[in-house]
Amino acid sequence: MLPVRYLEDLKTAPIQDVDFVGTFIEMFEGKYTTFGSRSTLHPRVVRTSLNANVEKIMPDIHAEVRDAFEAIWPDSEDWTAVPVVDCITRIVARVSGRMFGGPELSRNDEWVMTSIRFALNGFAAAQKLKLWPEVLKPFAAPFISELKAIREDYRSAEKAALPILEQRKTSNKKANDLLTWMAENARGEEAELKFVSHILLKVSFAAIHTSAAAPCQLIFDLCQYSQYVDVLRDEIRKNTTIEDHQTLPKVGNLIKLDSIMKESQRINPLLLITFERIITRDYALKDGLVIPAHTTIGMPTQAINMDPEHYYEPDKFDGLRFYNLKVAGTSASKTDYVASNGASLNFGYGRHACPGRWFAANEIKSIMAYLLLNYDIKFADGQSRPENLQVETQNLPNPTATVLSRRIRRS
Ligand code: HEM
Repeated sequence: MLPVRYLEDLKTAPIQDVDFVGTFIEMFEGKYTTFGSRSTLHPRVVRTSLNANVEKIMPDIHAEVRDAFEAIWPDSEDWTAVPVVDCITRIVARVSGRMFGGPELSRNDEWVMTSIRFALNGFAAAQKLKLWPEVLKPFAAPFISELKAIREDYRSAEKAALPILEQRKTSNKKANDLLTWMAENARGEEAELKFVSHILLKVSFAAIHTSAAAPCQLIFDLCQYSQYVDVLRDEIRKNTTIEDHQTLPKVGNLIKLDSIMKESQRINPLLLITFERIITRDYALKDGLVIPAHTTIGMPTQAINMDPEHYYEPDKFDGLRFYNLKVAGTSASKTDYVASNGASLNFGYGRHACPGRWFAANEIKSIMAYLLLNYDIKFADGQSRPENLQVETQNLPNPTATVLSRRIRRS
C-alpha cells in the first residue's frame, strides 16, 4: 500500500514497468479464466468513441432504462419487497447492452444473462484455482465447472454479437454503438469479428457489476436518509422536459444527484483499494524508495475517502457535501462524481483511470431519476442499512438485501 504522494510519480511510469493488466491476470487467474486482456481495443474505444458520443446516445439509454424498469422492477402500487442487487444488475445489464449493440442486444435475454454471469464465473473460477499451488493448477483446471461455463459464455457472446456485426458490415446506416466503434477501430488480429465479440464480454465485465453497485448503494442510502428523496425529486422535475415526467431529464444538470452519488461512493466505494499495479522490475521512485520487482502495489482508496484531511466530518453522510462545495466555488475536478484525484480514487487514476465513468455517471443518473419519479422506496419496519459484503478488495452492496417499493400512482 503506497501513500498518495507517489501517485504523480507512478502515473507517468512506463506501462511495462508498472503493469495494470497484470494485476487482473493475477487476481482473476487470467491464464485459465482469460480475464485481463492485453488488447487495448476496448479501453481505446471507450476512451474515444464512447466518450465522444455519450450525450448523443442518452435518449436511447433513457428509453432502455424505462423499458427495463417496466420489465424488471415490481410494478405494484402496494409496498413490495424488491431484491435490489438482483433487479438493478439486470437493469444495468440491459442498459449496457443497449450501448454495446442497440436493442438487438439489450432485448436478447440470453446475452443479458451471459453478460452478468461472465464476471461471476471468472470470480468463482479464480477463487477455486487459488486453492491450488501454481504447479497443480493445470491439473485442477479441468475439474472447475466455471471454466467450462466461461467457454460457454464466449460461445453465447459470438451467437449474440456476430450476426449484428455481420449485418453492420453490409448496412448503409451506421449504428451508434460500441460494436460499431470497436469494429471500426480494430487493428490486426482485433479486426476478426469473433475477437470483437469476445472483447464485448470483457467490456461487460468492466461495465456491469461496477455500475450496478452504485445505484444499489444509493438506494440503501436514500432509504436510510430519506430527507434527500424530495430534494432530488425537485431537481429532477425541474430538469424534466416532458410534462408527465415519464421521459427522463438532462442528466448533466442534476448536480444534487451527482453530489449524493459521490457521497454514497465515498462512504461505500466498490473497491477498497484501487490503482493496483504489478511492478515488473525494481522501480525507483523520485525520492529514492525502490519498489522491488514482482510487488503488487495499490492505493488505500476507502481509507482516503474517510480521511479528515480530505473530508470534513468524514463519518457523516452528507448528501449535498459536493453540491455545497461546488456552489461555494470548489472546482468540478474535485467535486464531480467522475473526478479522479488524490482525494478520490474510486475510479482509479492516471492513464488507466476508468474511461467508462462518464457513461456510468449518466447511466446511474438516468436509473435513479426514473426510480425516484416513478416509485417510493423505504426500508421495512425495523430495517437499517444492510451490511456490505467484503471479498478481497471488493466492497459489494449486500446481495440479498431487499427494500420496499411501490409504484407512484399516475394521476
Ligand atoms: C461506477 C461504475 C464504475 C466504476 C466504479 C469503475 C471503476 C474502475 C476502476 C477502479 C478502474 C481501474 C482504474 C485504475 O486502476 O487506475 C477501471 C478501469 C476500467 N473501466 Fe471502469 N468503472 C465503472 C464503470 C465502467 C464502465 C461503464 C465501463 C465501460 C463502458 C468501464 C470500462 C473500464 C475500462 C475499459 C477500464 C480499463 C482501462 C484501461 O485499461 O486503461 N468502467 N474502472
